[in-house]
Amino acid sequence: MADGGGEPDQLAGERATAQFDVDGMKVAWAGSRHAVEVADRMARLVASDPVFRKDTRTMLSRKELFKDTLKKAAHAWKRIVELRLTEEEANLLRLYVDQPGYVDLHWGMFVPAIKGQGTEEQQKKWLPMAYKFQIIGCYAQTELGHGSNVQGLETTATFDPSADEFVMHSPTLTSSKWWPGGLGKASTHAVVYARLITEGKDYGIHGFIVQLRSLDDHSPLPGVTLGDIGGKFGSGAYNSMDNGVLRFDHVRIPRDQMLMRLSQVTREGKYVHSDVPKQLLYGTMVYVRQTIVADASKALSRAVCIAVRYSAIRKQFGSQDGGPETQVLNYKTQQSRLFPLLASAYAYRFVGQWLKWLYTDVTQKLEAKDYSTLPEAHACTAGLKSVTTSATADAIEECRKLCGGHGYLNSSGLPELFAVYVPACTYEGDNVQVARFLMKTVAQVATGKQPVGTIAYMGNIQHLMQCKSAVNTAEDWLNPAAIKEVFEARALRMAVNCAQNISKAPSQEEGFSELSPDLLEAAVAHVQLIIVTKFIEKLQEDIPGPGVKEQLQKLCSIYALHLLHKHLGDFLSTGCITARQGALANELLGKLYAQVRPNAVALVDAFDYTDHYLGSVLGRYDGDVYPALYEEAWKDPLNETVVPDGYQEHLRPLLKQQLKLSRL
Ligand SMILES: CCCCCCCC/C=C\CCCCCCCCCCCCC/C=C/C(=O)SCCNC(=O)CCNC(=O)[C@H](O)C(C)(C)COP(=O)(O)OP(=O)(O)OC[C@H]1O[C@@H](n2cnc3c(N)ncnc32)[C@H](O)[C@@H]1OP(=O)(O)O
Ligand SMILES: Cc1cc2nc3c(=O)[nH]c(=O)nc-3n(C[C@H](O)[C@H](O)[C@H](O)COP(=O)(O)OP(=O)(O)OC[C@H]3O[C@@H](n4cnc5c(N)ncnc54)[C@H](O)[C@@H]3O)c2cc1C
Repeated sequence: MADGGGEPDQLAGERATAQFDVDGMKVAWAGSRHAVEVADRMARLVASDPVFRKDTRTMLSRKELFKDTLKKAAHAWKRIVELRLTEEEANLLRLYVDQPGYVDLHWGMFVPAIKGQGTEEQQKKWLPMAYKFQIIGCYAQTELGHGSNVQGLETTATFDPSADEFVMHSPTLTSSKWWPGGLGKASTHAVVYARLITEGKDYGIHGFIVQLRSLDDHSPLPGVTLGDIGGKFGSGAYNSMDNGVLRFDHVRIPRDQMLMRLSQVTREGKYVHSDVPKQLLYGTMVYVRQTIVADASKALSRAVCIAVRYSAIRKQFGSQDGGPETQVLNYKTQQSRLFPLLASAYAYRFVGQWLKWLYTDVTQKLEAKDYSTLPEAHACTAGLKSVTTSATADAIEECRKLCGGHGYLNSSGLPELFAVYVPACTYEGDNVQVARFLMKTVAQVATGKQPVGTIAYMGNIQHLMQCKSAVNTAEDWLNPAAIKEVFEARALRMAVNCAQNISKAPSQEEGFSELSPDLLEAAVAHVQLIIVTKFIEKLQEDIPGPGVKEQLQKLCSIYALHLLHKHLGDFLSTGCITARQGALANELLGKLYAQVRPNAVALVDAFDYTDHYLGSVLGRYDGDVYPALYEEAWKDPLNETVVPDGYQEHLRPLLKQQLKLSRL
C-alpha cells in the first residue's frame, strides 16, 4: 500500500471485475496469437536494454537528444543484425524504442520510393546498399514554398545530353527542400522530387536518387548545401529528428539516377511515358499514409491507457461523512469523455489492420498491371489518415485534461506524446482528395455504374436517399444494421447534396472551391462510415475468448453512437434520424458506459504495453502513482542543488535590498 491515498492494489481490484478474457482480447487487438508473442518479446527486449532508456529525454538539449537518437538507431540496428530479427520483429523493435529518427524515413519512404518508382535494374543497384545501411536515404519532396501543392515544386532536373547527366538546381530560395526528415544531418542520399526538363520542355515532377554527403567523411558534396531547419514544438519530442534544408547549385547526377519505372529519358534526351499511371509517383505517400493510420491507434491507445489507469487510481470528492472518496473513473462525465476514446482506439486498430490488407491487395494488383483499385486505395488512405490523425491529436489532449494537473507534468508522458504526435496531422497532407473521389463516384452512379469496395453502398442510392430509421427503443441502436443504415444514408445524402450544389456553379472548379467546407464534411462522413463498417465486419469474424466479442460489440456501439451524438446536426439535417431517435442513441450510450466501467482497466491492459513504452508515472501497470510522481520530481535538474543557480546574482540582492518603493 502506498502513502497518502495512492492505492496500487486498486488496479488489482479493477482487474478482478473484468468480465472477459484479457488474453483473448490481446489476440483480438494484436491480430493473432503470434503477433501478441512477437510484440511482447520485442517490448521486453527494448525495456530491458539500458541504451533504450527514455525517462530523461525531455531534459536533454537538442544536440544531446540528436546524439542519443543516433546512438539508439545504431544500437537497434546492431541488435537486429545480431539477433537476426525478422522484418516484423524489427518494426516492432522500432515501435518500442519510441523515438523518431532518420531510420523512419530511410525505411518508411526512401526504400519504398525506390521499390515503387525504380526499375528492376535500379532496385538491384540501390536496395542492397539501403538494406545494409551502407547508404542512408530520405524523401525530399516538400520545399520552403510548397508542400501540399506538389505540382508547384520548383527544384529543377535539367537533362544535359552532352554529358548524359541531369543537373539538379534550386533556382530560388523557395525552391529549397525544407522539412524532409533525416535530411538535416544523417542522410547520405535522398529521393529528390524535381521538375524534369529535357529538350527545353518542362515535364513536371519526377523522382531522382541524389547523393548528398560523402561516404568517407559525411561532408556535403560540392554544390550541395545542407542543414537542420531548427527546433520544433515541445521539449524532447520530434526534436530527435533532423528535419532538413537542402539546396543544389548545378549538381550533376548520371541519367540512370532518375527513377524510371513510370517514365524515362533516353540517351538522346527524349521523354517517354510508360503505360503505368502517373499517379504512381504518389505511391510512396499511399504506403506511408496506411502506416500513419496504424500508428494513430498506437498513440491513441497509449494516451487512453494512461488516462484510464490513472482515473481508476485518482479520487476526488464523494463521501460527506469522512468515508472513502470517489474514483474519478466513476464520474459519468469522465466516462462520457474517456470511453469514446477507448472505443476509438479499438476502432482505429481494426480499420488500420484492414487498410494494411487493402494496401497489400492493391500492391499485388499493381504488380499484375491492374490499376483499377488505385483511386479507392488513394482515397481511403488519404481520408483515413486525415480523420484518424486529427481525432487522435485531439484525444491525446483530452486525455491530458482528464488526468487533471498531473497530466501536465512531463512525467505523465502525455505532453511529449502530444508533441510527437501532432505533426502527423500535417505531414502527408490534410487533403480533400476523398471528396473529389466521392463526387466522381456520385457522377458514375448517376450513369448507372455499380460502385464496388468501400463505396459500394452508393449503389444503393434509391433506398438510402429516402429511407427512415426504424429505431424505436434505445436498445434498437444495438443492431449493427440500424447503425450502418443511418451512417450510409448520412454519407450518401451529404455527398449527393454537394454534387447537386456543385452542378449549379458556373464551373465545376468554382463549385468545388465554393463548397470545399461542405465537401470536407461529406468526406469525413464517408470516412467515419468506413471505420464503423470495418468495426462491424470485425465482429462478424470468429473472435475466441470468453466475453471478448461482447466487449468489442459494446465498444463498437459506443464508437458509432458517440459519433452520431457528436454529428447529430448532420443526421438530423439530412433526415436520416429524428430528434427522438437521437435522444435514444444518447440514452443507450449512458447505459453502455456503465457496462464498460468494470472492464475499463482490463480493456487497456489488453494493449499489452510495458511501462517503458508507456513512459508515464500515471499509467504504471502497478498503479503505484504517488511515490513515482514524488520520486520523478527529484530527478529534475532544477533539484540538483537546494539553492538554485542564480540565487547570488538575482535573488539575494532582491531579498536584501535596502531601497524601498517610496509609497510603501
Ligand atoms: C531511433 C530509433 C531507432 C530504431 C531503429 C530500428 C531500425 C529500423 C528497423 C525498422 C524501421 C522501420 C521504420 C518504418 C517506419 C515507417 C514510418 C514512416 C514514418 C513517416 C514519417 C512521415 C514523415 C513525413 C513525410 C512527408 O510529409 S512527405 C511529403 C508529403 N506530401 C504530401 O502529402 C503532399 C500532399 N499533397 C497531396 O497529396 C496533393 O493533394 C496531391 C496528391 C499531390 C494532388 O495534387 P494535384 O496537383 O491535385 O495532383 P495531380 O498531380 O493533378 O493529380 C491528381 C490526380 O491524382 C490522384 N492522386 C493523387 N494522389 C494520389 C495517390 N497518392 N495515389 C493515387 N492517385 C492519386 C487524384 O485522385 C487525382 O486523380 P484524378 O485526376 O483521377 O481526379
Ligand atoms: C514533422 C514533419 C515532418 C515532415 N517530413 C517530411 C519529409 O520527410 N519529406 C517531405 O518531403 N516533407 C515532409 N514534411 C512536409 C509535409 O509533408 C508538409 O508540411 C505538408 O505536406 C503540408 O504542406 P505545407 O507545409 O506546405 O502546408 P500548406 O500547404 O502551406 O498548408 C497551409 C494551410 O493551407 C491549407 N491548404 C493548402 N492547400 C489547400 C487547398 N488546396 N485547399 C484548402 N486548403 C489548403 C492546408 O490545409 C493548411 O491548413 C514534414 C512536415 C512535418 C511537419
